[in-house]
Order: sequence, then structure tokens, then C-alpha cells
Amino acid sequence: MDAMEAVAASSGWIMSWGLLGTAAAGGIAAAVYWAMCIAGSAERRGKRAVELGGGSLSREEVAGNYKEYAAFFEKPKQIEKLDNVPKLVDTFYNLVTDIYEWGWGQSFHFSPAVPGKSHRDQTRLHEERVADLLKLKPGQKVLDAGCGVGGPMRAITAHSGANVVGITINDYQVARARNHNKKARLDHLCEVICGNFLQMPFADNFFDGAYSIEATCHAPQLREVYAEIYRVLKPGQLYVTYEWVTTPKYSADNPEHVEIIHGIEHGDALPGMRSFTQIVEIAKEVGFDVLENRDLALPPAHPWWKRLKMGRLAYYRNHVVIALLSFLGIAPQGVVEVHEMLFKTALYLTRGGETGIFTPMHLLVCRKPAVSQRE
Ligand SMILES: C=C(CC[C@@H](C)[C@H]1CC[C@H]2C3=CC[C@H]4[C@H](C)[C@@H](O)CC[C@]4(C)[C@H]3CC[C@]12C)C(C)C
Ligand SMILES: C[S@@+](CC[C@H](N)C(=O)[O-])C[C@H]1O[C@@H](n2cnc3c(N)ncnc32)[C@H](O)[C@@H]1O
Repeated sequence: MDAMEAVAASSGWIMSWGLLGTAAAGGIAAAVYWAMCIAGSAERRGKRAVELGGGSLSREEVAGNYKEYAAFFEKPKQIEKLDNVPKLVDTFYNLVTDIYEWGWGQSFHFSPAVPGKSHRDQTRLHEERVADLLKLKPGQKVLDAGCGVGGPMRAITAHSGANVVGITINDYQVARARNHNKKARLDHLCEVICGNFLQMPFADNFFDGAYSIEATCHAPQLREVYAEIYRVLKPGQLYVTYEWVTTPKYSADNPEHVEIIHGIEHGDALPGMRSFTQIVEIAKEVGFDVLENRDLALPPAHPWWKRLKMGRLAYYRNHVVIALLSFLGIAPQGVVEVHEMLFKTALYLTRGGETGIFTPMHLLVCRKPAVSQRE
């Protein structure tokens, strides 16, 4: 090889290394962009990682509010002060709403797995079941007690043509839900208000139907929320609820069971898990006729916790993304801790599902008698 050939060969090497280097840098930049802005967003128009915040809290308040939230569960006496619970739940949703939307979607609940169907379809089917059980028709007015950012209300309205009024304790969720309703062009059928479902600003006998999806578990006293739903429902009309409860397999004498349920309560802002028998008794006590009472998670249904297990790799990726965003000062301080709490919660929920001691989808179909029994 003469000198000219040697120079040409080495510049060829340099060029290829240069090209490789540029391609690698480009690849890394694309991966970072993908991880931060696209990945994890369960729905196309959902939250992006760079937008994760603390709901209605300012950036500076996130870490302190998380500490306060965690402290609540370290002093069990506090949670027993029932008046504190709605405030605690509001704080909880300021902390988790963005992460839920980013990592799960606009519907904050579980659904039975359906082989061959996407998570989005499984979620929609579980929501449409509510509309079908309520036998909703266009023009009817339905209450969504604890509506989140409105995933279920949009599915139910689109499926039935009914008008839905949602109530949530968290004002950040109200803004998110209204925004999503507008984007989905369903704002003429869906209304959202901020308020406490224990004292709702609606007249007696106002609604043609009511439902709650994985929300009344936050009520300090289930009796109060059921009685309030009973009050606003027209006589003869139906209330459908998906409840978080312990199943017949739960034993209070089994330390593992107790640990799992306590882990779920802690990571999900629950004042105390009820049993599958308690919810029926309470529904009857407030005056409802209970028409259907069954756990939708039981076979032949496929496991609802499958989606949590399949997400294990995604959680690690999410953790890296959140830690990086927090380090760069893009996400507020405290978000990493909130994400860690959710990660642990996912493990407890999975154990609850696998042991069969817990279900997030105990179905009750209740009717307010045509002639009220309560007067
Ligand atoms: C009904 C309630 C909420 C139920 C579920 C919507 C949420 C319960 C636990 C949540 C999650 C756990 C792990 C998170 C993960 C670490 C993160 O990277 C992405 C989001 C999660 C998957 C998150 C999503 C929502 C849940 C599944 C309760 C509060 C009554
Ligand atoms: C797990 S989310 C479920 C949201 C929605 N049903 C869904 O499936 O997407 C629970 C909801 O209940 C609401 N909630 C809890 N306690 C409440 C209260 N006291 N009054 C009104 N809403 C409440 C929360 O704000 C949240 O929107």
C-alpha cells in the first residue's frame, strides 16, 4: 500500500467511525426523546413524561404533600378521623393523576383481561357493561360518582347517547376531564363538577341512573355515599357500582393477607377496605334493592392483574425517565417518591389478585324502589 492508499484507507476508517458516532448520538437522542415524550403514554393524546406535575399543587408543594400523605398511613389514628379523608384523597390525586394518565390512560380502573383484545378495548368493554346494565338511553341524565379524568364517562356517553354528569373531589381532574371531553367532541353530553360525593349539589330524585367505578372505596363511610346516591336517584332507577373489596378467601388471621390489604390501602388512599358482604348490607340498609351481586373477576373472567404484571419492564423504564426528568429539574421534586409508592402498590395489587383475597370489580346492581322505603 503506498502513502496515498494509506491516507485514503485511514480517512475511510475515520469517516466510517465519524458516521457511526453521529448515528449513535442520533440514536441516543431519539431514544431519550422517545422515552421522555412518547413511551408510556397509554393513550395517544394522554400525558407526556415531560408534562408530569403535581396536579393543582405548585412544583414546590409536591415533595411536602407526598411526605404528608405518607405520614398519614404511619399514624393509623389519623385516618380514623373520618373528616380528614376527602382532603387526603384530594392530595393523593394531585400526586398521582398525571402518572396514572401517562402510564395507564384516561380510565383509572382495572378490567378483566380479554384474550386478543387491547387494553384500550378491555377497558371500554368494562365501561360499556355499566351503560348496558343501566339500560341507558339517549337523553337520560346519569351520575358518575368519582369520575376521575372522565375515561368511563366518554365511553358510556358514546355507547349510549345518555348525558353524564361526573363529580370528583379533585379540581385538577375536573380541568383534565373537561379538556378531554372537548377534544373528544363529547362536551355537549358530558359535564364535570368539583365536589364531594358525600354531599352532592343535586336535588333529590334528579338522575335517571347512577354509577361509580372503583371510586366509593375512598369514602370514609360507605353508608354516606350510598345514601347520597340513593337520594339523588329517581325512584325506580338503577345504580351500578364496581367495588374494591376483600373476597371470601381473605382471612384477618393470616398475616400475609393483612399485609397485602394494608399495602393496597396505603398506596391507593383507602380509609379501610370493606368486605364483599359489607357492601351488600350497606346498600340494603340505605334502602336499595340489590338485583345483582357478584365478583366480575371470578373465572371464566381472565385475570385483571395481568396488565400490572406485563408492565414490569415499563415501570423500570418509567422510573429511569422520571428520575432523569427530576434530576434535570423538569419534573418536580417528590415525583420519584410518588412513582416508587405506585410501583410498590402495583406489587401489592398483583398479590391481592393472585391470592384471590381482593377484587377491584365486585359488581352491585341496585334499584331505588319505585315507592321509597325510607320516609
Ligand atoms: C381505583 C384506583 C386506581 C386503580 C389503578 C388505575 C391504579 C392502581 C395502581 C396504579 C399504578 C401502579 C403502578 C404505576 C407504574 C409504577 C407507573 O410506571 C405507571 C403507572 C402505574 C401503572 C399506575 C397506573 C394506575 C394504577 C394501575 C384506586 C386509587 C382506588
Ligand atoms: C380511582 S379513581 C376512578 C375514576 C373513574 N371512576 C375511572 O374509573 O376512571 C377514583 C375517583 O374518585 C374520586 N373521589 C374520591 N373520593 C371522592 C369524594 N369524596 N368526592 C368526590 N369524588 C371522590 C377521585 O377524585 C377520583 O376521581
